[in-house]
Amino acid sequence: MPVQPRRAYESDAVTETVRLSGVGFGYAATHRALRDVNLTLPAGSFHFLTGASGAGKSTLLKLLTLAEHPLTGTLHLFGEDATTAPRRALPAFRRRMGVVFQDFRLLDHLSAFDNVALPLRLTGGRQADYAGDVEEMLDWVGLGDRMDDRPPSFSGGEKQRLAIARAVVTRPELILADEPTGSVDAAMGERLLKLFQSLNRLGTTVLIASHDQALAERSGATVLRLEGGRLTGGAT
Ligand SMILES: Nc1ncnc2c1ncn2[C@@H]1O[C@H](COP(=O)(O)OP(=O)(O)OP(=O)(O)O)[C@@H](O)[C@H]1O
Repeated sequence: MPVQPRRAYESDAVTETVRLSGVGFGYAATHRALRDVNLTLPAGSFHFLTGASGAGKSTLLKLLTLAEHPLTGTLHLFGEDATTAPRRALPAFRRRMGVVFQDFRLLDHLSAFDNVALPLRLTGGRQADYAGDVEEMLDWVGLGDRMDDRPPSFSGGEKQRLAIARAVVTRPELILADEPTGSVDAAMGERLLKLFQSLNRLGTTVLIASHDQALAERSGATVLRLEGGRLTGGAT
């Protein structure tokens, strides 16, 4: 496995990467996308979040990435209350996560190399220091020969693999991935699962939202299930 996570939680004794207590959320006043969700992700754990389309998986990930704010309840990240944190504190939480978005969010005008390098560049890294990591991640997801190409020339599965490389290259403490194997074939799905498993073995906390119940069960991860915005199975 090419990358080593920072494992910052070991030094500051954070044992829970995520804790949701009584979390509710709705996009409209009359509709609740999440209801009374209680969930703890211990540091170094690996969970799959399953559930039918519309069950609330992406919404839960949006709360964890701080793109949305709970209407009720509290969210702790890395041992700190993110619900009451001031807006200016949010980027510091986000820098500790790697996120694979369902719609990839790649930058079309940048090469594959520069897309993956971007989060390292934004935190002040020098290309000479990170180029090897970027190339290794692109090799790992099978895009080592596409480094100079731009996302518009990629297939859906290739874009997905590029988005995964970008999410993990910073060695985040927490990886949140929304349907990260939704656009790849079964063999690549297994390979990407191995990547997440390898990162998890090195100490990274991983949460993957997926329709793929069979992949979730094969993964050896704890499988959580959302139904109509409620966690119905596997919650800790
Ligand atoms: N931006 C939005 N505005 C209004 N309602 C929304 C919005 N996003 C999601 N919803 C609604 O919230 C509920 C949960 O949606 P969510 O996208 O979290 O489900 P999901 O389990 O991720 O589904 P899928 O597997 O299809 O991606 C659904 O009823 C959905 O229609």
